[in-house]
Amino acid sequence: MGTADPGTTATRTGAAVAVRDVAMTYRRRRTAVEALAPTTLDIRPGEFISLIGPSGCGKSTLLKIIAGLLDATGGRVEIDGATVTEPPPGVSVAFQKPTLLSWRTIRQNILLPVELRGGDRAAAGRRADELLATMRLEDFAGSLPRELSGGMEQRAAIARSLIDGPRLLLMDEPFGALDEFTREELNDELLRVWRGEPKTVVFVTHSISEAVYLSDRIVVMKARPGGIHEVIDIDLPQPRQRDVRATAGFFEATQRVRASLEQVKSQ
Ligand SMILES: Nc1ncnc2c1ncn2[C@@H]1O[C@H](COP(=O)(O)OP(=O)(O)OP(=O)(O)O)[C@@H](O)[C@H]1O
Repeated sequence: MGTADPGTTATRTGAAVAVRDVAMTYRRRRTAVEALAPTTLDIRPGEFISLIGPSGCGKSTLLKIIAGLLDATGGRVEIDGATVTEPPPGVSVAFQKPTLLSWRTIRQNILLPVELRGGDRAAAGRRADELLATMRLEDFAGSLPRELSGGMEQRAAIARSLIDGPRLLLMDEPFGALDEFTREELNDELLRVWRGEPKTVVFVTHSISEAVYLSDRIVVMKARPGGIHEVIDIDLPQPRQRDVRATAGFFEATQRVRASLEQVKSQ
């Protein structure tokens, strides 16, 4: 039994994340930048969704608002039916720069969120070891960040974002600074984690092929003011395998996203 709460959009739509008329205007002294015009989007539970669009179209702004790290100037975000007013539990964020603490070992960095939260240390330790193995960092557990390559540091940062088993993972260009080969490797590792522990992922990228490879849907955004231009379904078979990149379907999907981005640019 139980009556659905008519006041929560998420209950009605079944969305994991409901973005409702979210708007953001940054104000500094006498200037105002409308980073996001009122924007509405439903993100489904367990969905992998990417945000792509020209520089300044509000991708990071939208991600930070969903994460509860930034207060929107209009509208609201609900995660599993609850309005976001501060960083919600069960939501992790990974940024382009790995932001590891230089004086802590890789394992200690991965365990940091648990230390801050004060959870069960023994269970967290076991989980850290599992994540080190998943990210192929077992041999570097005791190393310091400066002893790792950029790709390895990013793997460690992703392991840290997964230590709490988040239901929602928000990623802002996490592989943007990496070479293409490492990026593709990490794409596969991320997909493995996503399949092994189903969770909703919102992923910001500038790479069309990365977005197509990873996503169920791609949100193409536009600038001035920022907002959604179009949402594109990616109907490629799941689970995604590397060789999908060589298929006609993959090529068509990338062309479709490219054409949408061209429209945005010419507006
Ligand atoms: N703290 C801030 N103060 C003032 N303006 C800001 C601030 N953060 C972002 N902006 C502006 O808001 C707009 C959107 O920025 P945002 O970083 O969200 O875009 P983006 O799509 O993530 O860009 P990029 O692809 O270059 O990372 C831009 O015009 C930017 O200059």
